[in-house]
Amino acid sequence: MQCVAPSSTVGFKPKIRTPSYTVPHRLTIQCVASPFDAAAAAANATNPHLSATAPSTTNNFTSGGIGKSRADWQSSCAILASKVQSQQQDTDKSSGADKLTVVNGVNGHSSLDLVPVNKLPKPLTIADLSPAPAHGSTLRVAYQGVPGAYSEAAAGKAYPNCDAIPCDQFEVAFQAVELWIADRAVLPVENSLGGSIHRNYDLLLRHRLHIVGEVQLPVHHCLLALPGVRKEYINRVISHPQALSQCELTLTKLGLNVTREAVDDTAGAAEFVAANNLRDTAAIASARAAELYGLNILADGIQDDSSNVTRFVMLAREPIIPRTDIPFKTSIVFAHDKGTSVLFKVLSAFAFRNISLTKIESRPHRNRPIRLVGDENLGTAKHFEYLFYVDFEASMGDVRAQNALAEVQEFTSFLRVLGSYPMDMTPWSPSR
Ligand SMILES: O=C(O)C(=O)C[C@]1(C(=O)O)C=C[C@@H](O)C=C1
Repeated sequence: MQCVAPSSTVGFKPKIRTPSYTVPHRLTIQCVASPFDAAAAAANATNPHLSATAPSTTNNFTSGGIGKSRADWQSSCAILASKVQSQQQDTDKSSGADKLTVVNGVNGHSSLDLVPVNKLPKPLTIADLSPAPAHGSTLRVAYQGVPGAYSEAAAGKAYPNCDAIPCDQFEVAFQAVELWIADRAVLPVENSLGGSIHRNYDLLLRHRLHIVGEVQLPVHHCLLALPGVRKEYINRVISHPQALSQCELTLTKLGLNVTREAVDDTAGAAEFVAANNLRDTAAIASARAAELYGLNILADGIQDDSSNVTRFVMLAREPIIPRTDIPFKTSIVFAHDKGTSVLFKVLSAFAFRNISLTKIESRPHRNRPIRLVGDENLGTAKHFEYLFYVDFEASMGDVRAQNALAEVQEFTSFLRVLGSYPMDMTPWSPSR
């Protein structure tokens, strides 16, 4: 968390409270950043940060347990390390192609092309295909933040019995899935008050994960402080920037025209207040965060709108098979390098087929080239003025959607289907 200890804490003897909960360490870039570095993977296997214990939980899903034990992690890292080794062997093989090797008495450059028998790849067996025993069958879902974050709640809503894995950045959550440490990542993409979370749209484009689900989560914010601290003592409120903006008016109404500071996630703000015994600082976070970090709720339901909802998408390495028997949504991103007039044509492709759009978002992309690789695998760098993100209410299994996209492809120079997934049809219930 990028939160600097405030000057007001100088002089306080930091009394570390014992949280009601064993907070697991978050996955960091260092834990997952180096997939091709066997040494790093081996080092991770002994990293004490990876030996988080499974916390007790009040939710119906296992929160925060990064695989639950050191054994899980060691097996994850061993898998990574073995992948690295086999990749290394492949590289050795190809880079050594023009080295003279004498194998079984025969020159390596002979037409027989022999390699040492002990280096030949072993055929896969059934045992190679079975899942690593320590992982079990529980779905592992990576989210940004610490336990008590709304992203963790979204993971629990989407996959009620999952193991939620806290990560210190979104980038890490993406990488955790890409490296098979997690099965899904949770990404907040828009909020009913704050609108789109643009940075996360950029991440969707940069990575190759597929949207496989969505969750609309009513977000109910609380103002949290240490026990015994009254509203009048507060001279600073900290939280995730989205949460701060969602509570802007209410904070003013509460007379809290005090410094506001942005941190990485709401629950991380609560944890920071508790861990540093900050008696002059309040955090905006969930009631669950209050419980986990031993804070009091000074004010409940402080979001400016009772219908405050954040939409999260679930990401996976593989797309799901689109169905047509239940309501599906499809998300696409497209661009055209010759101006924005394409937008009208694209929208008409959906309108003529009676396909409703649930979202349209433009993102400036001026002077930022995207490398387009065509079928012939020749890359061309093109500069787009805008990227357009569109969600529409149809499955890719639906002929209307397929025809609409075939038409869209004709108008655009870049088109990617981010995912086709079941719509969250949970009946609406206000968060206050
Ligand atoms: O900080 C958290 O608790 C999050 O899960 C992040 C996040 C967001 O990025 O919008 C999620 C839901 C709320 O809108 C506020 C913050």
